[in-house]
Amino acid sequence: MKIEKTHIEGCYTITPKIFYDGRGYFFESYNHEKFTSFIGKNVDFVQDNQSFSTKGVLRGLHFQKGEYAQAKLVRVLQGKVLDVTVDLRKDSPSYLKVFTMELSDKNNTQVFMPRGCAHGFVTLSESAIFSYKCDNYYNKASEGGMLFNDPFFNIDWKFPEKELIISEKDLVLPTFKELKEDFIIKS
Ligand SMILES: Cc1cn([C@H]2C[C@H](O)[C@@H](COP(=O)(O)OP(=O)(O)O[C@H]3O[C@H](C)C(=O)[C@H](O)[C@H]3O)O2)c(=O)[nH]c1=O
Repeated sequence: MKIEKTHIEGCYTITPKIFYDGRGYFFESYNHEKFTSFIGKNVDFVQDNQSFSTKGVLRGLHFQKGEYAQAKLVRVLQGKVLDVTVDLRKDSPSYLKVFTMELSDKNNTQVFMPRGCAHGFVTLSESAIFSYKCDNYYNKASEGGMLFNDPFFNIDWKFPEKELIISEKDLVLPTFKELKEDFIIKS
C-alpha cells in the first residue's frame, strides 16, 4: 500500500496494492501495523460506519467536539464521491486548510483524517456506498458541523448547488464564523 502525506498535518491518503487475477481482485483494505508504523502513532478504531447515498447527496461538514472528536479512515465501496476534510485544530500548522479528493471504487483510495477535522462528501456517481472507521464512538450530544457552502472556505463541491440533496439538519449548520469557540478542537 502507498501512504502519502497531504497538506493537512496528520491527514494521509492510502492507496492499496491491488492483486488482479482471472477471478477478479484482492487488496488489504486495512493493515494496522503498516498504517500505524507509517503515521508514527497508534490509532485504535472502535466503530465502523457505512452509508448509502444517491447522486447529489451531500453529507457534512460534520465533526464531534472535545473528548468525542473522531479520527476517521474513509473509503468508497461502490461509486464515486468528492471527499472533503477541513482542519479545525487551532494549534495545527494547517489550521483552516481544506483537503479534497475524489474517492471511488476505481481508485480504492482512502483518506485518514485526524481528530479535530470536519468531514463531508458529495456523491458524484448515481449512488455511492461510503464506509469508514472511527477511533471514537458516536456521541450525539457532541455532534457539530459547519455549513457546506460557507463562503469562508468556498469549497468547490464539483456538483451544481441547486441539485444537491442535503438533510434539513445540515442545511442549518453554522458557518465557521458562527461556530462557538468550544467547537474549535485542539489536536
Ligand atoms: C454518525 C452516526 C449517526 N447515527 C445515526 C443518527 C441518525 O439517526 C442517523 C443518520 O445520522 P446522520 O444524518 O448524522 O448521518 P450522516 O449525515 O451520514 O453523518 C455522517 O456524515 C459525515 C460524512 C461524517 O463524517 C460523520 O461520520 C457523520 O456525521 O444515524 C448513529 O447511530 N451513529 C453514528 O455514528
